[in-house]
Amino acid sequence: MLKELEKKKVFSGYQYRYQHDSQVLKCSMVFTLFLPKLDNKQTIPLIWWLSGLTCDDQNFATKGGFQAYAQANQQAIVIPDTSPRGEGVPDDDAYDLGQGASFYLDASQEPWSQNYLMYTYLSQELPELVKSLIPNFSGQEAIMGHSMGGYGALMLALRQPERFQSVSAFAPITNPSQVEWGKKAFSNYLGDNHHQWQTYDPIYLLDQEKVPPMLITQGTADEFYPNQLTEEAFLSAANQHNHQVTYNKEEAYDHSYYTIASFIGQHLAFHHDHLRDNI
Ligand SMILES: N[C@@H](CCC(=O)N[C@@H](CSC=O)C(=O)NCC(=O)O)C(=O)O
Repeated sequence: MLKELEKKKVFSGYQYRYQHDSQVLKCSMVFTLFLPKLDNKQTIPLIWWLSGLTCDDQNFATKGGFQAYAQANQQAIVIPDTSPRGEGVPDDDAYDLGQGASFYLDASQEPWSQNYLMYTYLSQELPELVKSLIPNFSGQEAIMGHSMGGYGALMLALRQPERFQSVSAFAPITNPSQVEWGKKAFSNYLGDNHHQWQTYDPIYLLDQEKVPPMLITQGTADEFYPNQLTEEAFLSAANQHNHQVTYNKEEAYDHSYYTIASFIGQHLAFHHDHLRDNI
C-alpha cells in the first residue's frame, strides 16, 4: 500500500514523500518525488537521483537545490532511499556497509541476499510505482547520483543503456573493485567471485558499443577524492572504447552537498538537452 507522508509546494511544483511495502526488499521503504507544475500539456521525463553512504531520500531533497531547475526544465525527480531499512534488515556498525550503504546491487551472500536487492528494486518494482504517479510521463528516463550514488547511476546506466538517455554523477566511485569502499561492499555482498564484481563495476561495463552520454563533476578539495574516487582508469577505459565522458574538475569544491547544489543546474541542463534530443 502506498502512503503519502508529506506534500510540500516548492518553486510552483510539489514535492511528495511516500512510503510503500517493497515485495523485492521485504521491508517498508520511503522515497521522495518532485513533480513540476506543467507549463502546458507537454509530457515530462523522469530523472533518478541516487544518494551516497549514510544518506536517505532527505539529503538531496533538502540540500540538493534542484527544484527550481527541475521546474524550469519540466523534469520529474525521484529520490529513492539508499538501502533496505528496518529492524529485521541486516546491518553493520560501520557507515559504509549495511543500511544506508547498499551500493545499489543485488547481494548474493547471506545474510545480505535476503533484503539487499536494490538493483532489482530500482529496475522493476520502484519504476513501475513511480511512473504510475506521474500524470504526463514521456517514457524517457535519465539517472544521476553522488559518491556511492554516482557509482550507482553509472552502473545502472551502463547496465541498462536502452533505458537511460543520459547519466551524470558527482564524485562517483568509478572503479569500486579497486578502492576500499568498493572492495569492502563487494566482498560482503557478492563474496570473492571477482567475475561477479566485474558485472557491477562501471569500468568493465564500458565494453559495449553504445552507452548513454556521461557527465561527471569532481571537486578538487574532496577529502575522498585521492583514495576512493580517482578517475584515471575509468576515463582511460572510456577512451579505449570510444565513449565520450565530460569530466569536470572543479577547483576547491569538496564532497558535500554545497558542491552538488552549486552544479546541479548544470547537470539538469545536460539531461534536459539529451532528453529533448531523443523526443
Ligand atoms: N564518515 C562520514 C562519511 C559519510 C559521508 O561523507 N557521506 C556522504 C556520501 S560518501 C559516499 O557515498 C554524504 O553524502 N553524506 C551526507 C550529507 O548530507 O553530506 C560520515 O559518517 O559522516
